[in-house]
Amino acid sequence: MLMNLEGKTFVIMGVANKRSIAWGAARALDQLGAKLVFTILNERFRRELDKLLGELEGNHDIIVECDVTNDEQVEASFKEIGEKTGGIDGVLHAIAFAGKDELQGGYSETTREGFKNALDISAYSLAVVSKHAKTIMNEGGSIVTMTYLGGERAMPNYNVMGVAKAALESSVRYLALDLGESGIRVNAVSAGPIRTLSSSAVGDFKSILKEIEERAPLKRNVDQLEVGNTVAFLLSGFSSGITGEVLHVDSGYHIMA
Ligand SMILES: CCCCCCc1ccc(Oc2ccc(Oc3cccc(O)n3)cc2)c(O)c1
Repeated sequence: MLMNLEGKTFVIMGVANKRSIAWGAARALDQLGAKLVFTILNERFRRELDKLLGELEGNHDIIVECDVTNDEQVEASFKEIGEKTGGIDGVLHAIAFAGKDELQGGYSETTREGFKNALDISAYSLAVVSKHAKTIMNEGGSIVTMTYLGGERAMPNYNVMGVAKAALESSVRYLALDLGESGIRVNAVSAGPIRTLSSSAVGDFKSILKEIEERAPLKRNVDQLEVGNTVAFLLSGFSSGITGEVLHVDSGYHIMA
């Protein structure tokens, strides 16, 4: 029998539109019967999400505004979610940002402000989200975040986002260590390149898609639903023995020289 997530509630942070990886995860989790709660950055994204929710089987009607650079908002949003759900079983953190100027050209040109902003939103936010999610997490809870190979190896143009992803992946290990005794697991999915609102901000993105098709073991790119299935696996009890891990869903590209 397939993973059954009926009776489970997950918070999905970071749906921008139908191309978002977070939306792929929402579709996968919805198909498995989970109850979903969404957080969005602001009202503009609420309208996008309202249009999409009709495509899902379940009635996912809790949408909370949460700007992860605002500590009070993170605390308030998880308090509100706890009150409205009675407790959650997991969180997908699919949030990152770096200035367009920092995502092309040389990394040595990165500004102090650009570095701080990228690390704040793309890496520190996982720690503050985990701190507040823990207070409403049911036994056996699971936190998943999204990363990319550019956090492990130097890839042209990815620049400060790669440094942020390195910090994010190390944060996954330290959060796994800290929250393990509370029965909460923390993992990352390292997805291959996928065309989303965000990928358009990374210089020379298109050539990477072509490189994967030509050289990756599976000779094809991955898609949002495929990545979403692995997110569902890590949020479910089927991954109960896995924590502090980075699972690559990238057609095998990362194994190559
Ligand atoms: C050279 C690497 C090419 C493959 C990049 C794959 C990828 C695509 C999208 C990723 O997510 C991002 C990328 C940039 C980003 O910053 C943005 C997004 C929109 C506008 C903007 O000004 N910055 C936020 C998330 C990401 O972390 C990784």
